[in-house]
This record gives sequence, C-alpha cells and structure tokens, in this order.
Amino acid sequence: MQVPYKMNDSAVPVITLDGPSASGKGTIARLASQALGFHYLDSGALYRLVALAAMQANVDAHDEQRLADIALHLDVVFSDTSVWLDGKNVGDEIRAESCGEFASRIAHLPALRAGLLDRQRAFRKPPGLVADGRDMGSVVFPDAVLKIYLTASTEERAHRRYKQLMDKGISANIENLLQALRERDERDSNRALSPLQRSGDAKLLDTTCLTIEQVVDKVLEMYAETRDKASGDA
Ligand SMILES: Nc1ncnc2c1ncn2[C@@H]1O[C@H](COP(=O)(O)OP(=O)(O)OP(=O)(O)O)[C@@H](O)[C@H]1O
Ligand SMILES: Nc1ccn([C@H]2C[C@H](O)[C@@H](COP(=O)(O)O)O2)c(=O)n1
Repeated sequence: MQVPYKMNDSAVPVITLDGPSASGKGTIARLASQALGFHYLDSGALYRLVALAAMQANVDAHDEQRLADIALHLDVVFSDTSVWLDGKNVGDEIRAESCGEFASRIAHLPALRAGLLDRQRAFRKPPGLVADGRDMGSVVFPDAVLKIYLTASTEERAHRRYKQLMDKGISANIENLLQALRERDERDSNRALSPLQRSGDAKLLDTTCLTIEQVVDKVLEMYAETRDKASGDA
C-alpha cells in the first residue's frame, strides 16, 4: 500500500472532477493531469476493483464486513496504461458494464467507503493531483483548489458510451445503455452517504456540446484562473 504524503498535504494542489457515469470525467482528468504534470486518481477504478474481487470470491453485495475487508486489503498497482489486481492485469475486466453496476450497488456501504478513504488520499503527492469520481470534492479532498462538476445530457452520455463500446468491438444497444445510465445516476445520487451531487463550491461544466479538447482547455483555464486569483489574494 502507498504511504500517504504527510508533510503538508494542503500545500499539494488538488483538482477534483465529479459527475455522473460516462460524462467524460476519466478522459478529461487523465488528459488534464498529463498537461499539468500532476498525478491522477481514478477513484471509480477502486470501487470497480472491490466489485471485481468480490464477484470473483462470490461475496454478497450486502456483506458489508467482507466488502470493507476487501477494500482495505486490495493488492493493486496502477500503471499508465492499466490496473493490476493481485498481479493480474484487470484493466479490461473492471471496465465491463457489469463491474460498474456492481460497484454502484455496493458503493453505499459506509465501511467500504471508509476502507478506501486513506488509499485515495495517498494519491495526493507533489506536484499535484487530478482526481475523478463522485465525492472527490465533497468528501475525499474537501480542500481542493478547484472543484468541477462535469456533466452532459443523458442521451449524449449514452451515445458516448455506445461509441466507446463499439470501438472496443463490444456490441451494445443504445436504449439499454440509456436505461442503465438512468438507473446508475439514480442509485449514485440517492444514497445516504457521499451521494453524487454538485456541491455549492463546485463549478459546473456541461460538456454536452463540447469536444474532449475543448473540455480539457476549459479545465486548464479554470485552474489558471484559480491560481491567478490565489496569487492576487496573497
Ligand atoms: N466531450 C466529449 N465529447 C465526446 N466524447 C467524449 C467527451 N468526453 C468524453 N468522451 C468519451 O466518452 C466516453 C466516456 O468517457 P469516460 O470513460 O472518460 O467517462 P467517465 O465519466 O469517466 O465514465 P465512468 O464514470 O463510467 O467511468 C469515452 O469514450 C470518451 O472518449
Ligand atoms: N468516488 C466514487 C467513485 C465511484 N463510485 C462508485 C459509483 C459508481 O457508479 C461506481 C463506478 O464508478 P465509475 O468508474 O463509473 O466512475 O463506483 C463512488 O461511489 N464514488
């Protein structure tokens, strides 16, 4: 397990991107982190890894103690191109819709979320971090210098996911994807703990009509404005 950066965490800038499924959080967070030379945290991947490990061990979605135990003891390595669980490349397996669905069904459990907290915070290392998920700005990094709520219409998100699956040679049906996205949004937004919601201090970025490049530019612009303001205030 990684050792959290302890000296003065608050000196390490964090940009958070929270939002619904298939809004583009992962794509944008990764590209923005590369542009800034920052570290990148895909928090959804951690929930998916717990889901995958649980499915492989036939753990019930209601067995909070065992799921929390899995979360605490995940043997995971992130590389630039993939994710390794117990020494096995599971990059494709965790991206499966079934894995995302199971992750969403277990993500409401308090002990599981608590079990992933330190692991997520350990990604905060100099020179900075871009983190994407559902509760990055509200719970995991409440002192982030820039919080963005990234979204797009449900239809556009379903279209993006459809194209993503087709490009990978996985057959999909747009109506089923729409339905699955609506159910996932509903579940992620209505749980009691750390629900997906735009917090008051998060900037809204609706990407429905924007290209990936335009969204990345917007995020970098917002970060530059935040830094300019901070140096003006100092
Ligand atoms: N602005 C955009 N315009 C067009 N396509 C986009 C845009 N942003 C992202 N995409 C595409 O949409 C798909 C979904 O993006 P991505 O996987 O980054 O979403 P996500 O929010 O991280 O999803 P999840 O929460 O399910 O992990 C990808 O194929 C990505 O290339
Ligand atoms: N910060 C997070 C990240 C993810 N989850 C849960 C809810 C999602 O539906 C699921 C999969 O995430 P994705 O890879 O689609 O971003 O994991 C969460 O509760 N909190």
